Amino acid sequence: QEINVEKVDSNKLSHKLLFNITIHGFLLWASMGFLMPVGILTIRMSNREECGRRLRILFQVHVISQMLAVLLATAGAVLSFKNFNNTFNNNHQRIGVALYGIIWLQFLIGFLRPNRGSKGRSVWFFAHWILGTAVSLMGVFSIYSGLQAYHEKTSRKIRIWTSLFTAEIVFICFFYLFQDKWSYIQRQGVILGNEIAGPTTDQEVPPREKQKELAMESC
Ligand code: HEM
Ligand code: HEM
Repeated sequence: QEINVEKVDSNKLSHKLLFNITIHGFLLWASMGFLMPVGILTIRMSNREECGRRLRILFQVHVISQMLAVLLATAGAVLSFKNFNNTFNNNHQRIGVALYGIIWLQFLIGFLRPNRGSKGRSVWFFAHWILGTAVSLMGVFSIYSGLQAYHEKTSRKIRIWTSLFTAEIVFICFFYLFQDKWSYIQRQGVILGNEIAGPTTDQEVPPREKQKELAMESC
């Protein structure tokens, strides 16, 4: 019977509900579809960084962007609890509620980190990395399913939004993979041991630079 009520309602969505759905969508897209992935890309830029000023800045950008992401997601959550039906009878709603909780957990875990070099740090990093990555992936899924729910409720076209979002995600994924390969790409033109990795043979790596690079990796 509840489903019938929803169907009847969906034919004449109130202005207010439509407005709230739109705000909900924008808040969560900005949060989990933009700030969160960008925050992850920034902290990943620090993977090869010396422990200096740049590292501190990248860390701060990570923390600030994730704080904003959690803030916007929380605003979107409050708005949806207040204005939507709270039946949690479809995947978008159920996964969405789980995500609201998990991002807060992840946020707290971020603050509870042991120092680098201490015993618990690896375990912490593993937990923070896997939860953060999973939350972001589920966020991407929720944005697609949210757009679908929007389409079902309003019968409006969503193709422009799904295309835009897909373009954004493709770009982010490319950058994510590129980060892992960047230093490898740079090294293609230099000689590693006896192996000739590039067409030119006269570009020896100065020993000091090589030492610096090794130091960076262990930092
Ligand atoms: C990571 C992103 C998102 C999360 C975590 C999320 C979460 C949720 C939750 C928990 C609900 C149920 C609220 C309640 O009944 O109290 C909901 C409903 C809804 N959301 Fe989202 N949402 C997200 C993105 C979006 C986007 C991008 C749109 C697009 C406009 C959207 C459209 C909707 C609609 C139309 C409903 C009502 C659905 C229904 O009654 O079946 N959501 N969302
Ligand atoms: C919901 C919010 C957050 C998400 C989704 C998130 C996600 C992530 C992810 C996925 C990584 C691993 C990146 C990689 O692949 O190398 C990471 C690293 C990190 N995060 Fe977060 N994070 C969040 C909040 C925080 C907060 C609040 C802090 C600190 C107060 C924090 C501190 C760190 C640090 C220090 C690292 C780097 C660890 C290392 O390389 O040793 N994060 N974060």
